[in-house]
Amino acid sequence: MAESIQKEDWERFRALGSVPPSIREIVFRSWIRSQARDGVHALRHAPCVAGNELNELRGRNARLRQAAQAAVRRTGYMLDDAGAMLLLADRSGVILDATGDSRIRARGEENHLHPGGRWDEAAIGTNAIGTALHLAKPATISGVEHFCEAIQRWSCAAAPISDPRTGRVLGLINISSPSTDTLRRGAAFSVSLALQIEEALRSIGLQEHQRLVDHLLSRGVGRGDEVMLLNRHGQQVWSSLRDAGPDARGSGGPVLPDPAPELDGDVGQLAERMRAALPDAGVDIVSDGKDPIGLIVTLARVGRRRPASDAPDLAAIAGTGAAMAGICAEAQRIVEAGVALLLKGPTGCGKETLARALHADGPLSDLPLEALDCSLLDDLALRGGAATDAVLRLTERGGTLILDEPAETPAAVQPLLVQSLTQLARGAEGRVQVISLSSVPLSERLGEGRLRPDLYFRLSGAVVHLPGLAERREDLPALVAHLAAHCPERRHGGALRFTPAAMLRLQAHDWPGNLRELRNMVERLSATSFSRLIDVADLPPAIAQGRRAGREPTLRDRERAEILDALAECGGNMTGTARRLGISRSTLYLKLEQYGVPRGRR
Ligand SMILES: Nc1ncnc2c1ncn2[C@@H]1O[C@H](COP(=O)(O)OP(=O)(O)OP(=O)(O)O)[C@@H](O)[C@H]1O
Repeated sequence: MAESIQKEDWERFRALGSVPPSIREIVFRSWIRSQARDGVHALRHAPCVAGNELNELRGRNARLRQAAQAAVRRTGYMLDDAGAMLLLADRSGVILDATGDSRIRARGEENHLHPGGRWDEAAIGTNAIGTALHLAKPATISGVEHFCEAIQRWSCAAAPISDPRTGRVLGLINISSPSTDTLRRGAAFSVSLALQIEEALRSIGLQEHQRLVDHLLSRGVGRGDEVMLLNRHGQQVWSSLRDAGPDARGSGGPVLPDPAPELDGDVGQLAERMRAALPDAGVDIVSDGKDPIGLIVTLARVGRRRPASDAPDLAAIAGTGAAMAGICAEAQRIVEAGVALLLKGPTGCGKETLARALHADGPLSDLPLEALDCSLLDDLALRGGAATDAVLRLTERGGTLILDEPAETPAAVQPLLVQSLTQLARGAEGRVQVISLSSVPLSERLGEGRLRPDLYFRLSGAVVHLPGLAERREDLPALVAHLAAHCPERRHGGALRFTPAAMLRLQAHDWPGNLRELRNMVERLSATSFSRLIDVADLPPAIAQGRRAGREPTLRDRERAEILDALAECGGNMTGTARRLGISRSTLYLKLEQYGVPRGRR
């Protein structure tokens, strides 16, 4: 990589403006830019920033310096006595750090090729630092290619460093030597160092992301909080506002400022911008030790949270598995016939969600839907309280009444509830559909004398059983995909994906909290995962280890975990898994059945 031109070429260009035919395009263009700056060609050295300004610049570029530290230290040691030096510059071309051969560094001092020296093209004409920054591309400038005569003894190779989060150039790495021989290797070397530094920046970003999420979780984020967690660039890490982001603009939600890459991760400035844009919001800086890394924005009174637009509709619920499709169709027929429907199933299995979807999709969808929690019903509630209002509204217009856990209705108010239901059945202007939700068998309560027969018979015109998640393990992939696709963070890095091994673990778990437990887990992973690909190690420990929460693993748990590991390692191949475990294929099938693990491919 010798110089493309000779000293006479430079002199002729300076004196006559004639362009040497062999000059490289990037050098020629840079000369034209440099020529426009009076007197640059005659400078003895680059200008220098004052000591306090250098300190300030180093502070502002702390992340860049931190990311470059390891690479610079290693390389500096290698360059000792190698006739070259390594320089780290910020995006304005000011050298922040220097390392390498001490004799070469001493020679560099003469031209201010040392920390504090300003090497942008405007300051000192064509040179690798300034030209690479101007082009935002790696550049080599050798000998007389430098526009300023006093620095024509140097050969330099520079490669810009970009922020992996925003793509903006943060600074640059440069290798300088008085010899042209070092330049070829220096060019490759500087590019590879810049890549290493970008990798280190990526990992710093990852750690900051994790710390931000940990901070939010330790602060305790209730579902009802309207908070946004932003990283140092103003990019959203997490938001409780399902519609935050571009779609929220102009839809009644808060107007969110755009991410601010131009602030280069300056959290203080970002906070000021947020406060100006959202004067009603609380803006708190989140720090990791002393280093500010992001913001928590608490949106005060931004209006009611819109009902989640991703609440599953009947088709979405039916689409999560063959059994669910049948259940939905049956429940739909019952509702269309106007028969009182009792939805039975364990806690969190989706009874209320299905009841609401049946209303929204049914013949009464234009009429009100009222939901009563029967465990909270008392005399007062049914004689003038909220429950009476609900019954009155339904009496006036008709609609759907959801009764949650009717078995929990206090004995004293059961007659009043029967009365209200009778009044509704007889007196309502329109049709009233009653849907009850129960996680305990109502017939048992009837048998125990804890539920009045007239109430029982009014509610259970037709009974539909909703299975718990443990009974529908084969539906898990579809359910997980549905939940992941509706997490608010999906816009920032895509929906979560699960490795086959992680999915097997999910399918082997018992899910005592059913869909609620699954939803919470997916939302938590979505908020905390940076890579968006979930493997076994990312799952909650009780699920990852294949044991039930809250107790020590038993022999069965360990056997189950071993089978799952073998299945994952063999990619679901049954013959391979059986061989690996040292059992016959039929024994493996039996054990899978026993542990409720769906069969993979043979
Ligand atoms: N089909 C579905 N797809 C995705 N998520 C669902 C589905 N059904 C329910 N969920 C989610 O699971 C959680 C529990 O649902 P829901 O309240 O309907 O269950 P439930 O059986 O009525 O619970 P409980 O008996 O404890 O009141 C909710 O967060 C809901 O969003």
